[in-house]
Amino acid sequence: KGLLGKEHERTPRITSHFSQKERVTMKEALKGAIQIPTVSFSSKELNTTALTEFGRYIRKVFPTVFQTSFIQHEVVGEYSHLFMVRGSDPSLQPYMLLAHIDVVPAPDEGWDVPPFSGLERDGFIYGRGTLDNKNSLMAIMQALELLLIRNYIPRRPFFIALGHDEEVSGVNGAQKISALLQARGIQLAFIVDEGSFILDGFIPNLKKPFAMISVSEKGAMNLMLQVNMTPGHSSAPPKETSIGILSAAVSRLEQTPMPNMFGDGPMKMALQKLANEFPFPANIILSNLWLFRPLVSRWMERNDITNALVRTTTALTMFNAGVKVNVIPPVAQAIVNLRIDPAQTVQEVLKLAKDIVADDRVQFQVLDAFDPLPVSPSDYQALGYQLLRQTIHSVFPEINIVVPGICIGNTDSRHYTNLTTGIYRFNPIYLQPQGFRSIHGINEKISVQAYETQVKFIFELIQNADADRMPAPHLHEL
Ligand SMILES: CCCCCCCCCCCCCCCCCC(=O)N[C@@H](Cc1ccccc1)C(=O)O
Ligand SMILES: [Zn+2]
Ligand SMILES: [Zn+2]
Repeated sequence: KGLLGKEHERTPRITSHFSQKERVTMKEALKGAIQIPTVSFSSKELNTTALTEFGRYIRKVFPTVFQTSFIQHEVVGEYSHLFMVRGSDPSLQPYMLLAHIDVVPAPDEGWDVPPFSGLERDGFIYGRGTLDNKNSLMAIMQALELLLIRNYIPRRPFFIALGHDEEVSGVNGAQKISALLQARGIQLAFIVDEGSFILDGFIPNLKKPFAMISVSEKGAMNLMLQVNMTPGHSSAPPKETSIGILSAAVSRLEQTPMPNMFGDGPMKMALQKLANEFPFPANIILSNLWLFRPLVSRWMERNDITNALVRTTTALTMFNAGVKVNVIPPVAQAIVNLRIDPAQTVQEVLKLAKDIVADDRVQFQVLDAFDPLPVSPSDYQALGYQLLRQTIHSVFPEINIVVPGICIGNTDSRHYTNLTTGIYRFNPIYLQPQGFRSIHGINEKISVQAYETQVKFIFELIQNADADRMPAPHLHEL
């Protein structure tokens, strides 16, 4: 039986026009969210006071969402939030929108305004979380609030999952929500999460921005390398110390990149779709990857971001050794953070790392690891991908290229592979290389206009998901 007994009842489409008062309210709501320092320092050190306050805050700024009879809200893992919007046609498979509440730490140094001030300067709202990922969280909730105020009744059921510990693995938030939904027998048509953008200026010679929807994300491994030696007096040192042996080992890892895997995956499809946007001769080269694949794979290595799209990356992130200035150190330890290319596995990368180090005195311990995520479909039958593509074309009419890609970081969506094969990572925001560096960096900011457009995007996406038919292919893509 449908919602309120009105099975399959349709509410008319609502235009995404927001009044001046609504626009002010929505930007002020985002600023308020930024001002709550929901910082995850480590998996054991979260700002639980701020997380509790955030729960109160969303109740205050989105009252209609919390008061609507066909929306069920529950708190999961103490601080995460799950909303179930029942929808008027329960025969339709639900989908889910994801975002996270927590942010990485932000010391004041280097910021033009304090990172938790949410101050507006020159049309931009500054602060930790403005791109990662309170913008998405607030835009999803805001769009739903505005639709409900306009008496919109969604037809297709959907969930909103707001994790509280994404920045430290998502084990207590996303993972618990996923288990809960699985226990209830829920299967989802698709999921939309953070992880990619409308990319602008990332590829030399490509002047036009394009939207990249990430259909997979890299795996990861934190690998500890350790060398133990007999301690002694530094006045008569041995030829090699634990520090020297370990330094040489990690240096070999850094200097020996993992193999370039550019081949048949989503990145090849992305470059083929982008080919016509490049000037001669790049357009010809990219249209003929059967011939120029080696050339293109080397070209992708030329900057750090495109390099990360074609291989497993190796980052030396921690190094600890030594107890006193005149003691030969007994132990040296280093941690290497590897992001695993979708064409490889944890086991393959571990073997490669051991072969590169090639020194039995170095012990390896895998601290944590997971394989790359499966590639979600991006064909004409893939509902989630097509709805995103359709919504991108309507909200950003100037964007005529939408390509599938991979996410080089990790997101909460990786905890939901048990619920769907369609996981799409896309933030409807223009991102330039400088903006990319601000994520986890300094002066993270979003323009007021970009945030309003993000709200509009979700407002449209929810309505597009309620349409009768699959979205039609776009002219440029035929
Ligand atoms: C055809 C060429 C295209 C050029 C592409 C340029 C791509 C640039 C887009 C960059 C978007 C990156 C967004 C990353 C989101 C990652 C979120 C994040 O930071 N996750 C953490 C989470 C984590 C995971 C596991 C343990 C602890 C934390 C991460 O470290 O990955
Ligand atoms: Zn994030
Ligand atoms: Zn992050």
